[in-house]
Amino acid sequence: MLDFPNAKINLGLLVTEKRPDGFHNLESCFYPVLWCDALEIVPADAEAFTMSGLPVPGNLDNNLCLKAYRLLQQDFQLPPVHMHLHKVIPMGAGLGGGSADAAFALKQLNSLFELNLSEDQLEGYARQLGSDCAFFIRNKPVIAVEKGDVFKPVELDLSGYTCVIVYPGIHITTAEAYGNIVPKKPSCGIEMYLKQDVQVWKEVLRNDFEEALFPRYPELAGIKEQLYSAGADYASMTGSGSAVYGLFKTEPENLIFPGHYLLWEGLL
Ligand SMILES: C[C@@](CO)(OP(=O)(O)O)[C@H](O)COP(=O)(O)OP(=O)(O)OC[C@H]1O[C@@H](n2ccc(N)nc2=O)[C@H](O)[C@@H]1O
Ligand SMILES: Nc1ncnc2c1ncn2[C@@H]1O[C@H](COP(=O)(O)OP(=O)(O)O)[C@@H](O)[C@H]1O
Repeated sequence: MLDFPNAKINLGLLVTEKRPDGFHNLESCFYPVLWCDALEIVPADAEAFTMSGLPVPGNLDNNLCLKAYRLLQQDFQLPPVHMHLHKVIPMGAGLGGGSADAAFALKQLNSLFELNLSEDQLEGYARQLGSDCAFFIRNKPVIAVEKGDVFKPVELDLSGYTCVIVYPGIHITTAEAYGNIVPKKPSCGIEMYLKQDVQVWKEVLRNDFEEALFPRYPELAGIKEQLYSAGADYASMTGSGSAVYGLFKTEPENLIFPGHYLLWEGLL
């Protein structure tokens, strides 16, 4: 079975308070974008995990695809499989690529072995693999709250917008990003800001990680400015970074970035 785990961008990200369990409550709109890995899972005589494309740090045993398989194996007698992951989504970018791979592995194993798990049950397994993993089970725009794994519906249609994502190759771990943030309660829920026209978002829709990280990584602010100068209606860092995206009503021209940056452009 072959599928294509996609990434996500955060439209606004308010870190509102530190929780007793050491995590943080947040409010954010998670929006899928079609920057995709490829994941193939086939039954095999012996368990195997192979990779191609971008290298993933750490040993293969810690890969989130394998963690997803082992999690289901605890409750079901899954036969051995060969998983092959072709990595395209940059890691530590705020794009949720690893979490997407884990969620898609759960969905593929569910259908491959006819486990008949519901989407709610799959979300329950996904929550054990990471805070932004459960989003990729239904993989639709939502308002994420609490740890980022509880969802509220959102009426938001950005179809027709071109999204440009710029990854400058700076790997910011999520723990580092959260370790540098000062939570603050917003004056109103993020839904109120999202209801405004996209052109108004630059005045009202913030990603709290920017205040924490831009002083340490000034080139990120530079990318955001460059996207606005190229005509973006809205630009922001996604998640805990370091990728920065811009939303354009019309396709941007002559966006030039250093050769080692990774870029993605597509319709939402
Ligand atoms: C920041 C966000 C926003 O969408 O996305 P990314 O930037 O990773 O894409 C997510 O909250 C990232 O979720 P995820 O990457 O799954 O984080 P996890 O593996 O669950 O947690 C890694 C570490 O981040 C911190 N963490 C994570 C989530 C959260 N709500 N509060 C936290 O304080 C904790 O220190 C935790 O140990
Ligand atoms: N399949 C995978 N793809 C990417 N990262 C993975 C994967 N499995 C485990 N990881 C680990 O997860 C972290 C990156 O997760 P990812 O979701 O790509 O980051 P972010 O949420 O910041 O975009 C890295 O520490 C990486 O070592």
